[in-house]
Amino acid sequence: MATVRKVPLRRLVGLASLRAVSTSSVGTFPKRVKIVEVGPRDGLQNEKNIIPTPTKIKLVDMLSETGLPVIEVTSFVSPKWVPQMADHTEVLKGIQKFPGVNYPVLTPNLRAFQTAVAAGAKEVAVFVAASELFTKKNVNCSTDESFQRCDEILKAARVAGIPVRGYVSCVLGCPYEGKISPAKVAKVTKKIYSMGCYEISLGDTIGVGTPGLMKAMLSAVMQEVPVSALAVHCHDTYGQALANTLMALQMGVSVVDSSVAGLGGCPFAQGASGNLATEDLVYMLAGMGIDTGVNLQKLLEAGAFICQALNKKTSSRVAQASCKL
Ligand SMILES: CC(C)(COP(=O)([O-])OP(=O)([O-])OC[C@H]1O[C@@H](n2cnc3c(N)ncnc32)[C@H](O)[C@@H]1OP(=O)([O-])[O-])[C@@H](O)C(=O)NCCC(=O)NCCSC(=O)C[C@@](C)(O)CC(=O)[O-]
Repeated sequence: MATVRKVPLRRLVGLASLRAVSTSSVGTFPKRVKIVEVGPRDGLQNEKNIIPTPTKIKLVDMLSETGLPVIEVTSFVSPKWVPQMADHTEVLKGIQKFPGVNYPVLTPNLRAFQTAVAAGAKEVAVFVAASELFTKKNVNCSTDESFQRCDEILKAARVAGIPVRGYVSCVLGCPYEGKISPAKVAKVTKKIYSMGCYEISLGDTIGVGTPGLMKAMLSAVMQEVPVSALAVHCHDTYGQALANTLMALQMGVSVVDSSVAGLGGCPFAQGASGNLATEDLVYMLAGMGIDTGVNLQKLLEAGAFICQALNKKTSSRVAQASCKL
């Protein structure tokens, strides 16, 4: 296992430069960014070998120690479709619930919502895509049917007083349809927002976007949905995730999804690699003087733990560098 040496954040990011680059001198960046950690769900769903439930629980507990405000714990999808998430109930019940931390879970249909609530979920996430073909591969139905499923969940959630987050996938490209127009993303995002999701995460599911595409897409979406209700969710297939996220921050987005150690990928999106690594995001934001409330050292330890458990190398550049320091 790569040992995580205790290197103070002050040394890692160089606090002097942090102070010199104030938010006012770099543009319209938000003062505080909310990070939504998706590692235990998006990060692990694509792993081929079944990970023991206690390992998943320990990962969430270690992430809870870092100060992350939101940790997406698991998904209540069909075990036939995603066997890795079959222990969703045990994981959700087994984790420590830290005060002030939200633990949403992914729910594809009403049955999933009901099972999740019975298991103690206090927040759920629904997902649609800006691509008809991806929707068919991912949830085996048309876009209209997937909206219908979301609507059923949103109605039940309203009655139960459960907040619902929404995802829109393929916002910068689709593995099956190729280019996706910003207008189409805006239309889908507006629809799911008006159905009642309090926040919409815009997913570059296969990590093909560039900052230029991100700017064009967000410009269209922001005409329809307030930027305060938007998040970005960038995969790093082409090494653009951090740059794309920076563009989104500059445009006023202040909620970012990321995954510890850069784990992740969608089993139904060919060629998709992991998410933006949370360690790299925290490092960048700390260096810009933007507050996240996350302890980088503890995050590195959580990343080292899960990489050892999976017997794989971290995709976080910050984690790789901090081991060499
Ligand atoms: C939506 C379904 C369930 C439809 O699956 P289906 O096969 O079309 O559904 P069905 O209604 O015909 O049911 C088939 C079987 O599944 C059962 N079933 C039905 N519902 C459930 C349930 N909730 N939990 C457990 N079992 C369920 C149902 O009871 C039945 O069992 P059988 O009669 O064959 O024994 C399936 O397609 C599915 O689970 N898909 C999820 C796929 C998935 O997890 N994809 C990855 C998500 S990541 C993502 O989308 C992108 C994101 C969010 O990360 C952001 C980004 O990066 O862009």
